[in-house]
Amino acid sequence: MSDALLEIDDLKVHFPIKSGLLFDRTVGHVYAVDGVSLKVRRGETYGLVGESGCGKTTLGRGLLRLVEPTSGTITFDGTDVRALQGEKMRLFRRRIQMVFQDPMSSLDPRQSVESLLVEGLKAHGLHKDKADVQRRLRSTLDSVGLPASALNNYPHEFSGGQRQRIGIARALVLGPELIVADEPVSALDVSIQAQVINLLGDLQDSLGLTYLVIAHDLAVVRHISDTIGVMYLGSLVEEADGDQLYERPLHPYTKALLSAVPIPDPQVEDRRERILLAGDLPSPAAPPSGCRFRTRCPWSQQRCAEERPELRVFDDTGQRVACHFAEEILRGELEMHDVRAELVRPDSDTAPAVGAELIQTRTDLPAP
Ligand SMILES: Nc1ncnc2c1ncn2[C@@H]1O[C@H](COP(=O)(O)OP(=O)(O)OP(=O)(O)O)[C@@H](O)[C@H]1O
Repeated sequence: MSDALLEIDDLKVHFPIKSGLLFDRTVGHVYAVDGVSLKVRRGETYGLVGESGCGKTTLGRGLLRLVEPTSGTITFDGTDVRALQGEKMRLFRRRIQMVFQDPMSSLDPRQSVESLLVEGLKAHGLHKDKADVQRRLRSTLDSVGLPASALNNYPHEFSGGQRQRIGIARALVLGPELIVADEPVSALDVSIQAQVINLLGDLQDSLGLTYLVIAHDLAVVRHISDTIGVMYLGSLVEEADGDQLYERPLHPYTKALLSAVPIPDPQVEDRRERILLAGDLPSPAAPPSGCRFRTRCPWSQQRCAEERPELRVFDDTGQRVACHFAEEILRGELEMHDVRAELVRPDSDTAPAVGAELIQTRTDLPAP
């Protein structure tokens, strides 16, 4: 039997762009998720990172079918999720729960904690036995470190960290196996972030949970992820065991993301090369041809515009990368070039990509 609890194969979520008086004409598509394949093993934490707008949230929503995927397969515990309907779909939804970024906007301020937690139970017909409901609510609150008295309070009466505990309790009350946590700590003070991350770790140990943690910040997923996937403009560009990704990032985009994460050792920090990545992603409605990252990549070559790189296994570490030139870049055989100079060549017949002028390759920068 596969050790994957969740397996996604070539998943695409494309949103139509409508025009016309009645918005009845499709004039294009937003390629929010454009062919992602990944596996989340039972009991592991899979961290999915990438800039805002790269499709992370859509991927999370797509696998729960909160948005309907355009194509591809989703297999959960051996079941084809896209074929589920009616009661089977309802039962599936109990097994995967989401934790959202901003607990204040995901929790209805007019509902008490009790009513927020019971809501999920009601949706699954688990609210009829009152004594059982009370037992469930109390033990769930206890597991997230909140007292039973919190049941009578309202979201605004709690701090940000406590509200996120309520958000986690809401997901847990249904006894899920997989939790999709979308930016679970990015709305919290840094001092509180560690507490919530530790809580997620403790819950994973005690309940045997599997996590898909979505974040824009590599620093957040670093300490909790067994596997990290890096997304760029709707695609997975690199995937590796947590430590491996930090020790040997292969994809230029991962290198750029890691440049923003400080290294605690000042000697390493001083010596390391930085790739500054600034500006916006190109529009997911008009992604560049070939490699999606090529318009911001200081190593891009002609082939990158012509051929979209597959996510391929790089070596026996299992690390996967979608870059034609990962080997050459690793061996230092490719010259870096200034992306701006490349894109504004007078004979260039393509417009510069949004934000492309902002990438610079620098080695002389102070630590952030
Ligand atoms: N319902 C929708 N209709 C049309 N476009 C959408 C829809 N939902 C998301 N998008 C677009 O899809 C792209 C990916 O969005 P998504 O929210 O998945 O990215 P993200 O990486 O999670 O970013 P963020 O961290 O800001 O949420 C964006 O360009 C977004 O505008």
